[in-house]
Amino acid sequence: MSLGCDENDLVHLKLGEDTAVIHLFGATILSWRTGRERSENLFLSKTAVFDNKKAIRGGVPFVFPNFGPWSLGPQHGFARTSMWSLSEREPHEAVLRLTETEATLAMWPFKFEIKYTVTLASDALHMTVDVRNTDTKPWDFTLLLHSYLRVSDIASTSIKGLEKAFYIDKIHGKNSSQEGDVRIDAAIDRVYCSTNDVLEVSDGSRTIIVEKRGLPETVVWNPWIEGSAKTSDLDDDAWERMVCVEPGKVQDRVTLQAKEVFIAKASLRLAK
Ligand SMILES: O=P(O)(O)OC[C@H]1O[C@@H](O)[C@H](O)[C@@H](O)[C@@H]1O
Repeated sequence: MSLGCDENDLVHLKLGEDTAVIHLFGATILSWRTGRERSENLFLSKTAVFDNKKAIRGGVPFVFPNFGPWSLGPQHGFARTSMWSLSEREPHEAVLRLTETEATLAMWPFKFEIKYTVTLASDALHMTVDVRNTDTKPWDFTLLLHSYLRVSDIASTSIKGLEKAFYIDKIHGKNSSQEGDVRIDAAIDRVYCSTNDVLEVSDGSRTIIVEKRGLPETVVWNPWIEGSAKTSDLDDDAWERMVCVEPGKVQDRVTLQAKEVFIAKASLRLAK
């Protein structure tokens, strides 16, 4: 993979013909390819910036300790713009670790440890999150796996499993309940609440099943034509080729007492 980033910052996973690539910056999963054709299932912007300062546009960035605008630090928190370390690895699995640094303590004065396990299985990618309060005082957070899924054409894309789910519409400010499958023909930025733990994202030729545990919300985002054009690190045609379906715990903040642990899991799986 030639992205213009330092190969030392990348972790390559392999299982049979399937591969995944993780960037230690932001614990961002850049690529997940499956099958003999080595088809890519994640969307990564061609204009993504790899300067280890700006969040990587695409793949699966790790959002913590805050989803959305944050009074204490950058939008979507610091985890996606922090350099994680590789604490364990096998050919098909990596455990990434993030703990407090001087920079994180300056904006969020708490000690923590996150272990993030990314595992390749046959036609599947599993992500397990273990967040630990290593401080002596409680703190709270929101968390999200900001998954950019590649689709062949947004016009033929649908998301199943959100029917009847209540959603917060961040663009129009009017909340509602989903009728039928989600189809996208304009900018969308919604937080679906208490969603099913199994969703299906189909582009007409391929279906990705999104499974989750302990992550009750699902954010659906596509910036559409204008949003893609005005976002400098997003390709102008990104809106046609991606949809973000993001499992998260974002509606109510999780409070962890000293020594407490929060565990959650999400998987992406190709439907047979
Ligand atoms: O441009 P960013 O900070 O990566 O955020 C992208 C989008 O991420 C989504 O999760 C949010 O719901 C959107 O509001 C936001 O625009």
